Amino acid sequence: MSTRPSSLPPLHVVPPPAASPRPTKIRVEGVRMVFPGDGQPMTVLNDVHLELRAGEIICIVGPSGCGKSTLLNILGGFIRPTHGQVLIDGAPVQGPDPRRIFVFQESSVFPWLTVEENIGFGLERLPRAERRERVEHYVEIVGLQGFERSYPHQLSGGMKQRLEFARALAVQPDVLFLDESFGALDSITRLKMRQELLRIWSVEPKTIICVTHDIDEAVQLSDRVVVMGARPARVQRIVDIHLPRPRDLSDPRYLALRDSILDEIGIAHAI
Ligand SMILES: Nc1ncnc2c1ncn2[C@@H]1O[C@H](COP(=O)(O)OP(=O)(O)OP(=O)(O)O)[C@@H](O)[C@H]1O
Repeated sequence: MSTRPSSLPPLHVVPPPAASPRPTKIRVEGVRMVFPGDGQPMTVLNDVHLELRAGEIICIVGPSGCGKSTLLNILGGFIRPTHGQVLIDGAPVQGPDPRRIFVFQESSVFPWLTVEENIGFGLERLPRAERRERVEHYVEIVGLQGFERSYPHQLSGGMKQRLEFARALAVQPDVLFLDESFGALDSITRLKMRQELLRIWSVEPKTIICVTHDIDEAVQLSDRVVVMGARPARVQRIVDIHLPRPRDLSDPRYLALRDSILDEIGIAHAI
């Protein structure tokens, strides 16, 4: 089964972010996170400061267990930091908000609902006609035309992931959080999904914040890569990726940026 119907628009070439300075969307101010731990409290994040701009794609990378998902959950309002605060559009984050949506792995779609029912799930408050229109729009945005009445088990992994995106986008959030969202996909589908994400972003730009273990993915997707240090983590370095999109993965500048991030987190890239 094809994961990319030929009717999809081509991947747009988006100018590098330096061409258009963007306003601040999310400000992380001195965030510290201490979990109770087993007997002894565990400091996971310490004095994290960060400024994320509207409409940019940011990937957060760092050693396993350094607190990347914890930071994402704090940004999304699911966890309150022990100290410090997060401001979105200038207002402190007090909890989850439908304007800020997590995109999960493809396995989190509802298996008992069809594609269109999955996408329409969060839209009950809308009048019927508007809801149908919204569902149709996002079926088209993610290229699932012809599969509206299919159930998730009838879709490929990449299609299920696109359904997950459609479900998240249908509530029209302004921020998307991706926590290893492509982690369950095979490597070819993963590559395609990165292109899909960029295509969707070029049609409907959102502020996108991803946590990933995949440095290639981070460099391919991001306007900036945030490198976290070891636990208790703080921001170790922010790498600007001033490369035009779509990115040539064999471009020496791309490879140099990737290798410098690998160096930063202490992973040898030459074997
Ligand atoms: N709710 C919690 N209560 C106690 N400890 C927690 C909680 N959530 C996370 N931790 C701990 O915080 C640390 C950081 O976890 P987190 O999942 O944020 O790291 P990560 O960088 O995303 O890890 P990975 O790269 O392996 O996915 C881990 O040691 C984890 O066990």
